[in-house]
Amino acid sequence: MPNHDIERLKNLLGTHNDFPKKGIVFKDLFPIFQDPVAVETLISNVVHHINSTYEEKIDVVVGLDARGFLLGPLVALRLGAAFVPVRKQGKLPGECVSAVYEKEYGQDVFEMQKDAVKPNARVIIIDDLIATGGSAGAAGELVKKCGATTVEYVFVMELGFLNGTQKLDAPTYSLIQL
Ligand SMILES: O=P(O)(O)OC[C@H]1O[C@H](OP(=O)(O)OP(=O)(O)O)[C@H](O)[C@@H]1O
Ligand SMILES: Nc1ncnc2[nH]cnc12
Repeated sequence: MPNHDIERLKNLLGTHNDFPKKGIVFKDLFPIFQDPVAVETLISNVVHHINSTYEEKIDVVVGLDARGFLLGPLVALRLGAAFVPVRKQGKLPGECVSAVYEKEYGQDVFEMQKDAVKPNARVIIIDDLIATGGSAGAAGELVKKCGATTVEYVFVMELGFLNGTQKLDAPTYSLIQL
């Protein structure tokens, strides 16, 4: 992604100290969505990265609750892929696979509808940010439980000092290093 695009997106991010808990420096993606040109820059860079890295078709884009839902459908539409949500426990109807995980500020449970991702599907997992890697790692487990393959984990922001990508079992791509 060109440096001037990275800088423009970086400048739009919000920073909030001690949210949602004391000691956490919270990075807010939402201001980017107030600027349609910035959204276009963000999504087209992600799609260009995926199309220029992987020759074989991506079948499914999995987006993580909640901010992965802003990114996943836009990317999936442009790739001609399905979009499938991973949600916090108790929100999805029907038979689900589930995984417990630890994240930067607590423990949670993720679920995904079992039939939504078919065995052998090629999957991209997308989220706004990777911190400890707990959330993305749990999503990867859910994809595996469906018999599918995570081709890559994609993030807008990476908190590199937490080494979250080391927890993941596939390549990762982050637009902005923080
Ligand atoms: O790498 P990790 O340490 O797992 O942290 C990253 C996750 O934390 C945030 O979501 P959060 O759990 O706050 O949920 P929300 O989007 O519903 O607010 C963020 O959007 C990622 O999903
Ligand atoms: N520092 C942070 N900012 C935004 N989302 C997060 N999720 C986990 N850590 C976060």
